[in-house]
Amino acid sequence: MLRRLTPPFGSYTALSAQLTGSLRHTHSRISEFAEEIAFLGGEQTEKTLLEREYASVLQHENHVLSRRWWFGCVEEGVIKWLWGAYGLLLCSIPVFLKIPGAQIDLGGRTEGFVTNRRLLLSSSDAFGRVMYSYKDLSELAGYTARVSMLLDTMKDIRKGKFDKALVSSATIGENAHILRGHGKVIESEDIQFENVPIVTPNGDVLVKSLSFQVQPGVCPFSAQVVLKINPNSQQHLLIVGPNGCGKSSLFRILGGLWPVYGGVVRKPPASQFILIPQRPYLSLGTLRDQVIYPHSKGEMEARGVTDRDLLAILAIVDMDHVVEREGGWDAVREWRDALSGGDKQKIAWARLFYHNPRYAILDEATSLVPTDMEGLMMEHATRLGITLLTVSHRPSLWKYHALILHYDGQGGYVFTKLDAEKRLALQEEKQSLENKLLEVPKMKARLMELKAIAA
Ligand SMILES: Nc1ncnc2c1ncn2[C@@H]1O[C@H](COP(=O)(O)OP(=O)(O)OP(=O)(O)O)[C@@H](O)[C@H]1O
Repeated sequence: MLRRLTPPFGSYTALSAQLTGSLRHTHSRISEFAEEIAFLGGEQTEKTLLEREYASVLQHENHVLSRRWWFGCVEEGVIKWLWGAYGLLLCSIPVFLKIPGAQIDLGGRTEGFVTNRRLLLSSSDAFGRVMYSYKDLSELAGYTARVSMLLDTMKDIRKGKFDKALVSSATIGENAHILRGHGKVIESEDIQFENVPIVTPNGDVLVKSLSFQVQPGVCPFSAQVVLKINPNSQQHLLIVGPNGCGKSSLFRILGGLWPVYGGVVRKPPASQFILIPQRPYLSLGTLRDQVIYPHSKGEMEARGVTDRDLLAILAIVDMDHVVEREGGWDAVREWRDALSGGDKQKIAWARLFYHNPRYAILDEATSLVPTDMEGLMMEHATRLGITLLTVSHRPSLWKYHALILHYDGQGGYVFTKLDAEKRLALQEEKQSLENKLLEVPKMKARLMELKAIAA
């Protein structure tokens, strides 16, 4: 009977594992791409996705628990109460029926035995429960302490309090002074940094005081025309410097991800920026969702954009064929596996053209696309009037920029106009001198050989 009444707990467990696995997967994607999501303003979209996954887990677990409860009742009834009642019936036989030859005090002794046994069992059960609940309570206290710490941190962030645990360079006098400071963030059309230190979350000061300014572009002409007429009319900024000097950190401050420890930052709201990182973020969802992220289909339609318009945008980056290849706009895949590195970058550029923001932050955003495609994308962005802030090691990108912010990697920097042709000529000369210098040891060795032969 019990076997017949037992719900399929095996398949429940399998489904439970599948649903929690999917929830964890969504969660880990968010942790992995937290920065990109924050930059794109995708919090709401990700929250909806996460809540959907969480709701399915919750619904399933509630269903399993309710089945478990009913099953528990039946199980308890069959195993405990049925046999208990049977035992009672057996015990009652000598009380209600006279057994021939039985001694009179046997009933009294049996009664005492049964009562004491029950009392002992009940008290040991009760003590056991107290012990278990202590263990459960201390486990719960561990979880609540973590949640409370998270809530406290969120409160501190809202208040603008960024206290750091003591770390390496934070102990140095001047750095400690910077870390105690608070900068100002003012909303503005331009991007302007006035004596702003760049500080990592570890408290390391990458640049003590950074100042530069970029104005938004207004460009109704084609990129070449603008560049010919006045290279500075479109103030694209190129940011260069050695690895780890703080190029991307500048964007984190711009996106409001890192606090401002000093000076004044003037910048438009985060909605005016789009970030294209080297590894663009592709969300869970349809192919359409990848291009319009973080918008939903409804928001896209409310903007008056159709799938045909999206196809035209994909054609700019030479990706229109992907719609047919993947089975239409509503195809759902794990897009980070379905698309190649270069394709992902092109989709991120298509996203930029769809949103058409005032500024775009390109962090090695063309590293995996061919140079001719890179040129097409830069020119189209310029035509749309998007001002670009580019981090790139590719000299082929220099010609699209009017300004340069050059970090020296020692905490210093130079912010100046960029003369791409002159810079390219200097670069070539430097390269040829370096090549010649590489030859020197070989030439010296050969000279020694020749001298030895002549002697
Ligand atoms: N979330 C973080 N927490 C602590 N330190 C960080 C964090 N992100 C970056 N850093 C540190 O900040 C420094 C600058 O990082 P950033 O990403 O700005 O370098 P970058 O100049 O863009 O380098 P690359 O050219 O290699 O991309 C690095 O030393 C890095 O370790």
